[in-house]
Amino acid sequence: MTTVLYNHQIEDQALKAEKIAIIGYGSQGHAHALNLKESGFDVVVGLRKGKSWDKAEKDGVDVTTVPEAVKQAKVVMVLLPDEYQPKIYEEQIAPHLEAGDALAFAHGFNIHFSQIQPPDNVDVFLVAPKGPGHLVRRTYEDGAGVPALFGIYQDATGKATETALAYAKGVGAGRAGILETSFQEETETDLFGEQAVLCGGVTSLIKAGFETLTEAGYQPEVAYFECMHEMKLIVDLLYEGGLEGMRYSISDTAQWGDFVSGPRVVDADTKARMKDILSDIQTGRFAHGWILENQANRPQFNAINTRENQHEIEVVGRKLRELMPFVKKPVNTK
Ligand SMILES: NC(=O)C1=CN([C@@H]2O[C@H](COP(=O)(O)OP(=O)(O)OC[C@H]3O[C@@H](n4cnc5c(N)ncnc54)[C@H](OP(=O)(O)O)[C@@H]3O)[C@@H](O)[C@H]2O)C=CC1
Ligand SMILES: CC[C@](O)(C(C)=O)C(=O)O
Repeated sequence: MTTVLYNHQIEDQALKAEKIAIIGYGSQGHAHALNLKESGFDVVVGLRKGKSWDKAEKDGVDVTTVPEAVKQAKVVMVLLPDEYQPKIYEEQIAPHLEAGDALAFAHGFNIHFSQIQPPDNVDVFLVAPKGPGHLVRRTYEDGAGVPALFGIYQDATGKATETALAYAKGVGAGRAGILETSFQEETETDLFGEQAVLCGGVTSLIKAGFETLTEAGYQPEVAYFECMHEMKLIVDLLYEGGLEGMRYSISDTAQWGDFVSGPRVVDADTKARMKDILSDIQTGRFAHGWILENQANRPQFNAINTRENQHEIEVVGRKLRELMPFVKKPVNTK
């Protein structure tokens, strides 16, 4: 059985005596910086001037430029978008790393696919929360946490594991469970999960359900409530009690439909396509496409994003959510 670690098993005094630089203050960056600070760690945020800089200042954290933050810190956590990390690393981080420092990531993409090649004399580890950054922050504030994986790529000081675990505890993961992984396992499973299940899988399932109903002449509002709004309520039950817990709350009619119709939606062919997706990730084919897409200034990403935001489910959803003031405002509009 894999060992799952919790707060009481983790020593964090050594890391509390050092400075931690959080590079980036977006979804993960703001959560790591604020949670670590409130857990008693010494944090500085490294940024360029702009939206995130203003937000970090408003939140009361120390902010400076990326090179200055790296110079001040012993541990440098890179929470920039994956696609910009190699260039910023080369120009603003690498020149200021010293022997015995630690370079850290929340996702293994750039190390695993060799886009960043750190020097031998620094520790390299990852602490990857298994949840969106805004919920890493929200759960921490609620006294809970999001589980995290940690992995060591390079242990130059002999203390990389101790540092990574103390860091994971500081962001609140030790309340939920910390598991050891490798950069390869984290990168491949994370990419697979977000493509096939959590993001790509779920959004495609929701849209296909919505389109099936509206194309059959049902009202878009009814289709929205059925296929999008109720998804959160069902997923909450899955989060709390697994499949059995969710099935306890639904009707027996729904449960019978789940048993006989679910496997008609996700069948052996779907699983075969999931295996193709995993294979593209393992061989580097997906990474290659994403790196090239960014080098071309994202023509496909931008076109698809515009089209997705105009989908009828989005138009009707915006209207209906306005009528439900208790629904939390999306984090991008706060
Ligand atoms: N989103 C998530 O929940 C998860 C993300 N991760 C990983 O965490 C890392 C960060 O992702 P995420 O939090 O989504 O990133 P975001 O896009 O939310 O935030 C990126 C941050 O980087 C800053 N930034 C961008 N370019 C520069 C630059 N040239 N110089 C200085 N700062 C810059 C942005 O500031 P500005 O306002 O100036 O643009 C922003 O603060 C990635 O490795 C990702 O894979 C891992 C698990 C989950
Ligand atoms: C599911 C998407 C994710 O992997 C995450 C929030 O964990 C990401 O990279 O944003």
